[in-house]
Amino acid sequence: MLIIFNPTAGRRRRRRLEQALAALCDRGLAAAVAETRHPGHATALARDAAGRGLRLVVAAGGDGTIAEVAAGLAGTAAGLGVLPLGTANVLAWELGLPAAPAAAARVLAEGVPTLLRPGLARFGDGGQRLFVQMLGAGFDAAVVARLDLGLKRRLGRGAYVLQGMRELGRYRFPRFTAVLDGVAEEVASAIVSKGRLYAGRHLLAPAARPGEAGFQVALFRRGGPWSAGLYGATLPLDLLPRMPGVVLRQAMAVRLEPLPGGAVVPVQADGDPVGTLPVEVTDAPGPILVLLPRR
Ligand SMILES: Nc1ncnc2c1ncn2[C@@H]1O[C@H](COP(=O)(O)OP(=O)(O)OP(=O)(O)O)[C@@H](O)[C@H]1O
Repeated sequence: MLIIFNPTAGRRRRRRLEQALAALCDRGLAAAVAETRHPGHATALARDAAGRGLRLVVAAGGDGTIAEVAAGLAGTAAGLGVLPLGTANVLAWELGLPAAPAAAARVLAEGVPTLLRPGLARFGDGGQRLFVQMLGAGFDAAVVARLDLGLKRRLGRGAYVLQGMRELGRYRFPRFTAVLDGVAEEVASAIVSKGRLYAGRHLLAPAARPGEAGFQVALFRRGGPWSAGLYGATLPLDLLPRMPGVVLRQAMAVRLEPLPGGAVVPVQADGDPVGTLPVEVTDAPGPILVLLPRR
């Protein structure tokens, strides 16, 4: 097994990696570790490992690292393991993956391979990005785009809250068009979800399933700092899906595009800034197998 470790992800990550390695060693399992040196490196490392015939490639980091490793494993026979070392770790919450190093190592040793169907975003400039949990356009992407890495290291998830409050006074909430399976609607923000959870373990898309085809999409009809502030406040209470102006729809194919002459709208995927509209979102061509705890 190869563990691909993002040294920038999460707090206290290196010590937790060492604890997981020790737990694997106790079980008689040897693991090589490769550290990422730049964004996108995890994809190249994972693809190379799968090409060498490794059966299990482990993403040790947050959702962005998992997505990058998954992109490298897509279309190969190698399975995906996760050591959750990120800041928000939404996919780990979604899939019930333990954060404690020894428990996470146990899943790598005896977990059950389970289908994961990532989403694929295709941008207007030809760029692509695979995502495992969600893709957001609008306010949340603006928060992510301007989040300082040092702040994230110091405050963890609190950095998103702080940056969110800063953006309330700054972001202009340009409207854009969301086309869901051919049906268009004008919105202020949209989150295309593969999983139920968002920003940690908060409920956003109750009908989304990471192992199934398609998405549940949260459309935010209302923009502006008051609505966005209210939505942010109701998220930890799991009330966001029921708030006025929030509409949930199922879709297999999503296109998000700026209004003619409209302002630039940022896009985030799995908590990383990934580009701007327009973007087309579908399921990635093939599923991958991820190791989950035995029930
Ligand atoms: N050596 C590196 N230097 C700078 N950036 C890196 C490096 N290695 C990976 N990255 C980038 O860091 C991004 C963020 O990492 P990751 O998502 O794993 O952590 P996180 O943001 O703290 O966790 P979460 O997404 O769960 O909140 C990755 O998407 C990846 O592109």
